[in-house]
Amino acid sequence: MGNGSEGEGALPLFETKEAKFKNAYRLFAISMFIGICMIWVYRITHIPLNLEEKWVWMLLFLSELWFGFYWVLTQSVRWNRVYRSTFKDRLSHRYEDKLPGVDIFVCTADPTIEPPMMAINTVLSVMAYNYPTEKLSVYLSDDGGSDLTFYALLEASEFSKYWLPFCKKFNIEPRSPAAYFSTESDLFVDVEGLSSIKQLYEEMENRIETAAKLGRIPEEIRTKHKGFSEWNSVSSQRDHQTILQVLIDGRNPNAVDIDGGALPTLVYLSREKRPSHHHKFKAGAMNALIRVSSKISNGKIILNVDCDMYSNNSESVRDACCFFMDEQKGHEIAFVQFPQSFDNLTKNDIYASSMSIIGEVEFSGIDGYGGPLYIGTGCFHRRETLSGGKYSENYKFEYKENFVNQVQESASELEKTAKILADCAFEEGTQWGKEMGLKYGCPVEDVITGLSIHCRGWKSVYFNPTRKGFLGIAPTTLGQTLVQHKRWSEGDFQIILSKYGPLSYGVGRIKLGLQMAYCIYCFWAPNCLPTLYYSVIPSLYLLKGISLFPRITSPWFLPFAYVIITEILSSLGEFLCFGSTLQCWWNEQRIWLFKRTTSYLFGFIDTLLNVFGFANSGFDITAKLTDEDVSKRYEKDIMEFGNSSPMFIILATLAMLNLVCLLWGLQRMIMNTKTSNFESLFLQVLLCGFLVVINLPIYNGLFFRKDNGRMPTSVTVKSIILAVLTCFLILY
Ligand SMILES: O=c1ccn([C@@H]2O[C@H](COP(=O)(O)OP(=O)(O)O[C@H]3O[C@H](CO)[C@@H](O)[C@H](O)[C@H]3O)[C@@H](O)[C@H]2O)c(=O)[nH]1
Ligand SMILES: [Mn+2]
Repeated sequence: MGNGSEGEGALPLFETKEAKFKNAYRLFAISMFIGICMIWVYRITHIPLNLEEKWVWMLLFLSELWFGFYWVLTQSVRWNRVYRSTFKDRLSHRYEDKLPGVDIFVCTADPTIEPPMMAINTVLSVMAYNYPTEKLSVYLSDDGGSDLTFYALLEASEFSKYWLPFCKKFNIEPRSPAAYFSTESDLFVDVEGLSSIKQLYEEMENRIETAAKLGRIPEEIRTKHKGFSEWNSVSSQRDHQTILQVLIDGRNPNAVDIDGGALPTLVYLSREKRPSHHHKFKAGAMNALIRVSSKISNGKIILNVDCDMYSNNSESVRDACCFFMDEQKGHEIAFVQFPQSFDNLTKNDIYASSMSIIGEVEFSGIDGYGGPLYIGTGCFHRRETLSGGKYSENYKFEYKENFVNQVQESASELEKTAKILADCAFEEGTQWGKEMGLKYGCPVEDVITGLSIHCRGWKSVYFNPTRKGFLGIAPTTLGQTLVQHKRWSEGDFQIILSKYGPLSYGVGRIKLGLQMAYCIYCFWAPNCLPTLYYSVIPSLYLLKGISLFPRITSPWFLPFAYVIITEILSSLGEFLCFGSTLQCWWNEQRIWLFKRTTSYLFGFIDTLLNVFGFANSGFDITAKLTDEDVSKRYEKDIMEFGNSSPMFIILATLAMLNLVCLLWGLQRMIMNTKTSNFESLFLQVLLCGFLVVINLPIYNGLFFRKDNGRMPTSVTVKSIILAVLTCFLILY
């Protein structure tokens, strides 16, 4: 390809491939849908005469209507899957000297929940991207307003002078020092100078940990940088002025590493916090970053990562550029979302934290309709879109100009002028949080922001390379997992009810497939009702000896059997296809149930309370540290309970209820010795039996375990009383 071929006629910078066996899948989906319809027909044509049973029956029908409807929604993300790949050689051949500036935002919020060592490892990993250094600017947003975090970043800025040349010289991966040093040692064989860089890292870690233990920054360190003086006027984490410090000014010719190579710009920002102003959580932090960075580096592309999501692939920025700079399609793309992957997963993935089906199947399916969701981390945005820009054809040529940082002011001048943009008062009377930047008032600021971008006419792309772009930390206890999903289900459900509902605002603005796909997540919360119904009522009626499903010899049994068997096989098939195991699949089924009966229920109730003005939804930050005791159990895939949260009481009660119904119900059935009884109750025995088997870890936690992660005795007592009481009430 000669130089003349630049532009319209050139080979594309990325490629899109359709999933294999698409038509076979579609046939299968249609057959499944017929099965679901038959179940509905059965329900309508077999309504019992008895009034009580009629009610139970109709609610069962409603549950099945919902499940069927929800299943149809989930087809949108399987119907049209696509996979992307990039051509980075073409990119550098054509655009190496025209690559755009990239501003990278790392968010942290609390130095105890999110240790500063973790945050600076993320910072170092993104500083070390394989990308022209003078075009990279890294911003650490510290909502904890912590001098310890500032100190850690200062240390990182020094360490980067050794780390960046080391990474580039040996072309190592991953470029988070902590992650790199903990990889298998045979990778290190040829790397000279490894022990000395490791020693430098450990010394730095020591100094930071010492300061953390001490609870304050020692005087001799405080005198090293003017920035520390800012903390003289900080009264608390929730009450302080904006602190903005440019730790490395990339434009400064003296800001170089030990080999004389340029360093990326590195900025510490802690936006103003006042008790009188709501800080709007991460969305507030991101909006402050968007404004402050526009003054300092104004990169055309913004990468956003959580402080626990280090870069695992030094090519990701170039990958993202392949999408944005593609001559044919690049101008339509608002953001490039990488999957959320985790590096602390265990063998059997007991909390289903990998969310592998979302990452491997569903998001590729949404990509087919032009719109993976923005999920808050590992996402590259176009700056104009993120700040509120509408899609237009004009974006076609914007990356063709040469990049130069136009900013003239010195770093200290910038600190003064840009700082104002992060003050509380700045947003008053502006569109920030509404039509500009990330949206406020929703616990999933990311998803709602992404949706509004799609509604403004933009597309997004999902990029899932074999070497994962980013690795983060998944929750390591059942409680944390359930609370995280409560926040997500609540936030997603609020979107449906908000101005931006995919079923209201989205109509005509985004494709039907994309509307449906958004609904899958937005309707997580209401799933709690039919699931609770299905896991309680058929079992109680088994106990009573009343059949709610067709008998095994009836032709109506067939659609039930078909739907159950194929649903199990296809979901298992998806798991095995993506290299997962039977055990992981089984664990995911359990968590699927647990989330629906607890997280989604609480998310559902809180959303309703919110709508009627009784509550405000917050943002509980997910813990990134665990005690040794707890993490030992996590590594062994032993489920962690440990406290008597209302969620655990629900789980335990449901488990006990099903156990009682199964044993007592079977016993009553055997006493009755009517074979027809077993035939007509077969599906209820199966369902109840499934619920008992999937709840085995709960019984274990209630009755057999001795460690601190077991269920507290109070939960055991309460759940037994509740379950037995319900059974008695139903029977007598
Ligand atoms: O007031 C706040 C609260 C949180 N954060 C940061 O937000 C990020 C995500 O918080 P975390 O507690 O780790 O939540 P997760 O559930 O893991 O976050 C997922 O879901 C969130 C939306 O619910 C998205 O914002 C995140 O990007 C996405 O990773 C972290 O870097 C925090 O430091 C802030 O900057 N300010
Ligand atoms: Mn997180």
